[in-house]
Amino acid sequence: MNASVLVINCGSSSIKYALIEADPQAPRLGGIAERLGSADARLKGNDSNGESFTKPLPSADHTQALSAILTSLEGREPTAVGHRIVHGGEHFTQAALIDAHVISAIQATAALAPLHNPANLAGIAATQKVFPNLPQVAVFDTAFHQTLPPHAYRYALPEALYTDHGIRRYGFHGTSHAYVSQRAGELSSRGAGGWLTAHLGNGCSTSAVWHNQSLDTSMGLTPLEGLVMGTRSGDVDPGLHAHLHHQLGWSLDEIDNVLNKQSGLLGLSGLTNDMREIEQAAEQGHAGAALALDVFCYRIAKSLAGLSCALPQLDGVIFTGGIGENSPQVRRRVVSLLPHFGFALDEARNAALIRGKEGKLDSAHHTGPELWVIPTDEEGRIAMETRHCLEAHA
Ligand SMILES: Nc1ncnc2c1ncn2[C@@H]1O[C@H](COP(=O)(O)OP(=O)(O)O)[C@@H](O)[C@H]1O
Ligand SMILES: CC(=O)OP(=O)(O)O
Ligand SMILES: [Mg+2]
Repeated sequence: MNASVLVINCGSSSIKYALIEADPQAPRLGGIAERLGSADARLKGNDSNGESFTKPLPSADHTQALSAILTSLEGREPTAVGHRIVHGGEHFTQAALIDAHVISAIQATAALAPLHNPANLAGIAATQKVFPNLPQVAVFDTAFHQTLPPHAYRYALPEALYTDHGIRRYGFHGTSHAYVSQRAGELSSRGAGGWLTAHLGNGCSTSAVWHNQSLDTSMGLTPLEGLVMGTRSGDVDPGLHAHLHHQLGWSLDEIDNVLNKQSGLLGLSGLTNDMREIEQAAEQGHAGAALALDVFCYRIAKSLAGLSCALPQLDGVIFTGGIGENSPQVRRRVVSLLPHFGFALDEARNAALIRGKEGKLDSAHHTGPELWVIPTDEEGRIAMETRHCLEAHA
């Protein structure tokens, strides 16, 4: 299908967008409308010459931001819209054409992702207002992980919590894990074997992928489980909640807020959630930043080692996301914590593979499990799944 797809990733105060043509060589227009609802709301994007622009949109809401996005598309009309929807629960194993039934299924799942799904739904409503005649497709972060076996997705909790309330591990960042593992299968002589993927952005997660199927992943019921992230704690003792409540008198909302928004790199460093600033501060001797880096890298390595149990064979590890694609230090430290896996990281290659470059980190003639940096393309994957979904409904 020759559709040009407008990909929308709608958060509570921002809309990331990209206009993606079927021809992969065609330039992509894209950007972000951010700080929506505030006086300094603005649209930042790039035009078809790759030039960037910023347009103030004082106090704009999601609908006004979408209208501004539409006018920034240089007259190129999307023929479909693909939405990133974070939580699809067990309803969705693949992308779905949005209709009233799909919207109510996303609403039903919103309780499992209170930070993400309501914003995604607001994005669909605003998009329907601005583009009433375009088909809209929901592409779910969770769908790729619906192949997890029960021993990976069940928590050791009373069965009724699963059967009556859907409490299980779902996993997220599925479009990213799916894209980079498929790409590694294409690039590597090892093909689509057993790959461990590390998506390290603001949210971070790992996944074990066997022949393009996710067998386990680090995130769970919500995107809070697993690795240390920018502001999210990742795994903590489940007893922590009761402890904070009983000993410190914290409410559930306070606990939730601290674990989601004040923890992770920010909480450990006391400084920032941004890895570039953490690396700089650690270099200058900031003890909190150094500790944040130590914990961040250790927990990635520990997660990868754990997930390796899910794979019959390990063909390699793939780094992606803003940190995975740009931080030679994080990659080196993670690999150095996995000496028994037989990796061979080449320092010069590691230093060179930054800023969107794709390639292998291995030293020459290495025959063991491989190390890859593969820039993720969540938007491209969402556009592809949107096209496939529309073709299936044509
Ligand atoms: N050159 C760099 N070195 C280290 N970290 C970087 C670099 N560039 C970006 N990052 C980090 O990537 C993270 C953001 O990742 P990204 O995938 O863009 O986020 P999002 O999940 O919002 O899409 C931030 O912590 C940022 O500091
Ligand atoms: C699910 C999730 O963590 O998403 P993000 O990385 O966009 O925050
Ligand atoms: Mg991201």
